[in-house]
Amino acid sequence: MLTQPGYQQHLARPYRKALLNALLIITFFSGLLFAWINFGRHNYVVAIVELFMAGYSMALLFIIRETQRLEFWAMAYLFPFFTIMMVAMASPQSTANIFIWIFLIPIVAHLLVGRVKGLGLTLLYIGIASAIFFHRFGHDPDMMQPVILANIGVLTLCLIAFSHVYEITREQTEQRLTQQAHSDPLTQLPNRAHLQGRFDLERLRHQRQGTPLSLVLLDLDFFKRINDTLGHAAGDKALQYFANLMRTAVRQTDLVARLGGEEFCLLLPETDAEQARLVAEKIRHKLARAAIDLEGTPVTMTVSGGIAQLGADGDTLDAMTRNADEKLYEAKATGRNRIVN
Ligand SMILES: Nc1nc2c(ncn2[C@@H]2O[C@H](COP(=O)(O)OP(=O)(O)OP(=O)(O)O)[C@@H](O)[C@H]2O)c(=O)[nH]1
Repeated sequence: MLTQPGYQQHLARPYRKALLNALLIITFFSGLLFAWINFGRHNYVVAIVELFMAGYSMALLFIIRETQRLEFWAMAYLFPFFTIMMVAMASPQSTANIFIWIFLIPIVAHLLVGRVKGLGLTLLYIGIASAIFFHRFGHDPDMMQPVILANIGVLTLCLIAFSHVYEITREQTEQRLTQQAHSDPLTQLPNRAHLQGRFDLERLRHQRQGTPLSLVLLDLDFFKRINDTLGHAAGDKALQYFANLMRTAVRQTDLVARLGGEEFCLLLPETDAEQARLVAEKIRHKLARAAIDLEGTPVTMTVSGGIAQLGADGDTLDAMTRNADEKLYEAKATGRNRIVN
């Protein structure tokens, strides 16, 4: 769930919105400035287009405050912005200096719409700008000097490469940090924050399709003894063993989470309380059947569990967890190594 491109878009949204906001303000004021300069130079077509861009930027500033379609509006800004840049470059009244603006293209495109669309836009507009440059100055020996072309070409390539690599690294870092924030470092299982997100999604599915949803709380029995007799490292190893055992015992569509300490939770979509009990019993049997080696000592662990079903035992994660916890307490109080439904 955390690696989908849509989720990545969602993550990048706040910083892209802030960036687009800043660019729109800059575009508004620079549009006015350049329109004033170009009117003064009787370059009326470019001046009017720049005035239009200033007005358009102001309108976009209001639109992006509320929009959920940030990428669409980023594109709606970039296409006319880059196109006007091309018009200005093609204008016979503009000098060669204007081509320095192409250095902005890879940076702005990558930062606003990500590495794939950003690279596409960059290649498209730098290609057009190059064609305009050679069309206008191809016959000018002063401009066609190899050192000038090499400087512009290498700098442009560097900026494309840096922008692209930066965006890849940023995406990967963002993904890693999100994964860390949603998982438990010891067992690599999803944590409570992840469980809440998944529960909200499964509850919507339950409301739309009427499929049952169950939750099982599992708590290792007398776990403190393992820590006390064999040490904390052995305790950690036991927790990792149990996490793996649960992971392999459930369906891929189920979620196993660590809530803290030696307490774990299974979220089982399309499963009623009775079916959830069978899953929990399978885990309980599997754990009690085999001893694991902890610091050279064979240890057999047992687990107790409580079950709650959405609807009958509450409509929120908190309510279901509370109910499952009461049944777990009952399992502990009545001898442990059992599941209470
Ligand atoms: N090694 C290790 N121990 C942990 C971790 N988190 C919690 N614990 C330990 O888990 C133990 C939980 O003890 P209790 O709550 O008394 O539970 P218990 O001994 O399992 O007893 P019952 O649940 O009543 O069967 C404590 O000793 C905690 O220090 C962890 O990440 N690693």
